[in-house]
Amino acid sequence: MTTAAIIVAAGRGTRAGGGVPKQWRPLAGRRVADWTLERFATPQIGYVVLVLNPEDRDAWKEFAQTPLILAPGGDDRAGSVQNGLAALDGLGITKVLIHDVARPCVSKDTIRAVLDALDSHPGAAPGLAVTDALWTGAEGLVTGTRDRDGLFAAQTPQGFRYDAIVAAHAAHPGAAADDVEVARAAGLTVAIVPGDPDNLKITRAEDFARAERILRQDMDVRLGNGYDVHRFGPGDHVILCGIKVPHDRGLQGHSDADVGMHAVTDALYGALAEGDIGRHFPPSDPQWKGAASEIFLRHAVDLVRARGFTVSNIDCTLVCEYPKIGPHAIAMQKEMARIMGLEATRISVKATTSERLGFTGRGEGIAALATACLVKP
Ligand SMILES: Nc1ccn([C@@H]2O[C@H](COP(=O)(O)OP(=O)(O)OP(=O)(O)O)[C@@H](O)[C@H]2O)c(=O)n1
Ligand SMILES: C[C@](O)(CO)[C@H](O)COP(=O)(O)O
Repeated sequence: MTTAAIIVAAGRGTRAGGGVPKQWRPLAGRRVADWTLERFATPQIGYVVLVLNPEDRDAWKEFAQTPLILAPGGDDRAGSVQNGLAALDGLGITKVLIHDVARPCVSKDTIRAVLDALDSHPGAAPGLAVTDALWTGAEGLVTGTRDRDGLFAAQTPQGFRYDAIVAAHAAHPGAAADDVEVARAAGLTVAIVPGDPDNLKITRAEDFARAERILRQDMDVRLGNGYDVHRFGPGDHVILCGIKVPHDRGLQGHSDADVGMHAVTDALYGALAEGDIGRHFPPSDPQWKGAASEIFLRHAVDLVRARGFTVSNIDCTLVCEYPKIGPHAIAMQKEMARIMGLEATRISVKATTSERLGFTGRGEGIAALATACLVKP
């Protein structure tokens, strides 16, 4: 049985405003679309189709590098779904889930419930029973009441047997509120599985704050700190945060003595309770003699990802009188961001003197402190 998910992400998010379509706007440290895609990254789902608006050129380029199948958006939601279904043609799909990118808080339990219900029904979708009284209204006045019994608020993912929903869409060329409407018009029965109040659709500007609260309540946030010192010795440059800085002395160490990168690497290991660089790259091992510290940082970042975390941000402070760090700080920030595969805005590199006090003040060496923040949704 091969299961696929289609994430429709070609809308413009006009009701949410904000200048950028809502799926590309930041939410709790990532973009809305990243949260949504992460929810469908499960072994139960063999293929994920991301339906993109042809105008979103950066997204096309970015996601071309991933295992996602990309499909172009249609003029309306139903058109986008049809293009997503077509992209799965010939792959032997039996069950398909169709989900709004604008519902980033969907739980894996909801996804599982829809998939399980498809074992006994051709369609299934989460619905929330309406609990509030219902009115009709006009011009700010209540004009009547409606019976709420048997009414549900429709959510996604809406799941279907693949061949049945392809045929249903082909027979329903016009607009539709959702895929359940399309399926029912074709005579398919659709089971209601319990909806989740947290599975909101970000529709208006104020929905971002609620979605952020929901996502943050389940987040695992870890902090780590790192501290390192290297003494000066003979040389004509130092390597700091991956950048070669001319100086009348060099830093001594078993590796390239990049004290800033070592502090950052130790902060990452610390956040994972994984010891420090020495545990992973023992100084007694000759293969690390003169090694580029990039190797250590990459190892720590890979470990972070393997544990399911992402690096939210890094703050690194170098302590020395000389060399002056300011002219190189941006290059250091960019280099660390490149190595870590992060946006440069998530990395801070700054410096301070120790007012000529202590070993850094006497110019005997450089110290570095770093803090890392990791998050797991
Ligand atoms: N032509 C379209 C229109 C909508 N969608 C997607 O369908 C879902 C419907 O949610 P909605 O809140 O209506 O999204 P938008 O159409 O982006 O919002 P708006 O109506 O405010 O512009 C969203 O995931 C949206 O990206 C789509 O893929 N293709
Ligand atoms: C499919 C849907 O999410 C079900 O609630 C919804 O109908 C799509 O969004 P819209 O706001 O109705 O366009």
